[in-house]
Amino acid sequence: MGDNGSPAVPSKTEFNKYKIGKVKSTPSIQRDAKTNLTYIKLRKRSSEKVYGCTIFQDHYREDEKLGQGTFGEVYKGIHLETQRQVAMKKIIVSVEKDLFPITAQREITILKRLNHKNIIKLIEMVYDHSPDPTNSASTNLHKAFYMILPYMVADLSGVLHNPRINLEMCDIKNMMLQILEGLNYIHCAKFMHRDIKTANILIDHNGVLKLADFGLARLYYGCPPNLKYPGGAGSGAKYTSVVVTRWYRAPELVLGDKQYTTAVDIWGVGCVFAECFEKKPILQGKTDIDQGHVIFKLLGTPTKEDWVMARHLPGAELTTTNYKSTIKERFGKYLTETGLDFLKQLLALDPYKRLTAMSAKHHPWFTQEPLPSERIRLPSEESHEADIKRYKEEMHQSLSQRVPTAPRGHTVEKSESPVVKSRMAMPRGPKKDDAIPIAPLRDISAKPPPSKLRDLHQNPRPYHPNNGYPKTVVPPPVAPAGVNRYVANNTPRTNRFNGSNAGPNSNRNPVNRFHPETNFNPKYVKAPLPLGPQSRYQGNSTDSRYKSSPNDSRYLNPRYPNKSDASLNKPVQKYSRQEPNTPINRNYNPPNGPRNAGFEHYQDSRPPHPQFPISSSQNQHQINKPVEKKNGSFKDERTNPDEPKEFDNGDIADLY
Ligand SMILES: Nc1ncnc2c1ncn2[C@@H]1O[C@H](COP(=O)(O)OP(=O)(O)OP(=O)(O)O)[C@@H](O)[C@H]1O
Repeated sequence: MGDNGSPAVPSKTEFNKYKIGKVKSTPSIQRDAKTNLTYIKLRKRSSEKVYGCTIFQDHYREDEKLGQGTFGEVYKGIHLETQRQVAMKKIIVSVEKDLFPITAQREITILKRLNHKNIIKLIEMVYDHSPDPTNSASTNLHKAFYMILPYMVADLSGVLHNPRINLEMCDIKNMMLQILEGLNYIHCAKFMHRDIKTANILIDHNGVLKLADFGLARLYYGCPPNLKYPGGAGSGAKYTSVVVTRWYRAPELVLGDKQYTTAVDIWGVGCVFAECFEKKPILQGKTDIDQGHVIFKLLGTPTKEDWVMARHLPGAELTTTNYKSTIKERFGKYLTETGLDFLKQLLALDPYKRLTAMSAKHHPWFTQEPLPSERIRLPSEESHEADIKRYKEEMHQSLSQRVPTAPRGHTVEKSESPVVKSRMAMPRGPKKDDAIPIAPLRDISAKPPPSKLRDLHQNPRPYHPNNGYPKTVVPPPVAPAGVNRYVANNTPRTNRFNGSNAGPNSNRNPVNRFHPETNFNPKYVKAPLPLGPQSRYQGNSTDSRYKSSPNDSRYLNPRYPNKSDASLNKPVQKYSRQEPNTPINRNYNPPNGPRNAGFEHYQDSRPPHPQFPISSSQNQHQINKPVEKKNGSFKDERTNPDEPKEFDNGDIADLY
């Protein structure tokens, strides 16, 4: 307590003692009584030095709101020294206990390790300890961290909902390739994203797509994806199945599989791909069970041959339904046979038959006319998730202004309402791949439910799709004096729109000078993360370390234990990019014969999960393979553990 009885003002360096981005073992999870959010206790640093965490108000100014995050909002902002535009993801820290949200912890740790053109970069972490704006009389400090990210002009959900943007097929191909590039990088770095959806795919002013929101991402065990199996196969590790926003949740998750793989992300990519045509999420289940029904209504109830493992999952009852696939009727009007094949393989019910990010990039759909565009050109208008409500209002307005069609006989009945009642419209003449995809009028109010994991750990939050006013037009009213938390000269915060103290970029100039691609200096570009010898995808690398031997026993999948078929070790067949018109090879995935060979003899309710087999010919200490200890944690089994690891992921592995 202070001298006058008021609470003591924390020192300016209060946060300096905390260590962000490192949790060595599963921390005890606590729940804040006031907000009901889950937190972990921040550990104190051994030294008192500031470590990559500067003070917010010294360096940044907060601007308009871009989106609503689970543990805080996302704002547009300005870096004061350079006047560069940034996005700031706010993380509110529990004031009483100094607790930090786990999802934020995880996102920061993982983003710090990734470096790829199609992955959002974490510029830095800053903290804000200005007086609490909700209680101007108190000396309480408002405690929040900000993740500073490069500012992106749009996210894919905003783009798809924007009635003024119509994506061409060549742009959709370009976007799909970029998404797959980013995802392939994440998967090869041994992470699963676990929240792929349109709102988490950001687009910069150059048309470069970036995967964002790594709050649910995690390290996986086992081999990275290769042309035979999706990543994570064979480790026997179990993860929580309540991940991914429900409408983008893969069928194995819906059926309660805990030993899933990176294929859950590919399912999300399939949903995003199809959403580009219908311009709304394609699988809108109302509950978790209903999600299963919605999936099977589109793709058909899987038979035993379609998906062997489904019968052994907790939600197997769903497979007793009898739905017929409707995917051709629904998406055949937008896509050619090849395009439809691509969609079907992204949305394969059996995760082991689903394309991997790498194999998907080589699907012949990408070599068919129209070829992927060189660069996506979006209108200069910014389109974020937060703008969806504005688009909805615009759409509603334009519908209510539409003159109703005259009834037969060309007379207008007296009782006819000027408001069009039904929004049903026939899709315009469906053309194949060379046409601009036209969706029927869509229900733009559709908004996916939040991820179930977040439902469990966080307060269900209302959806705030915009910041309450059209962003580009009307300046907000000036706030009462004395509420300015951020600007040193005490200008009211909301005066930022009057132009007098706005930076050169605040006039919505789309040029984002903070963007690394536009501000390219090779001196400061980090080398990409090495994939390591365990990343044995069969890409174009000539380095023999990155090629798998056909006899590599690590690719024998213990989930399919009897697979001794020699044909599995034949060379992998690839799509030829030179012959786009060759007929589709339906056996492409799996390329080497029946994937589920030998499963007929399978008796147990679940296949056993032996330790990942390591052939004697392999250099054992190159295998960065965690082995489960008796107490359930994982230890490093390399013969020389002091050797530097490619990815030191042990600290973030076991949160959930
Ligand atoms: N770097 C950025 N540039 C521009 N807009 C951004 C940026 N990062 C996030 N946004 C906007 O904020 C929204 C929410 O961001 P994000 O998904 O990272 O937060 P979240 O807390 O994980 O949200 P959710 O719980 O919905 O997944 C995005 O959909 C996007 O519209």
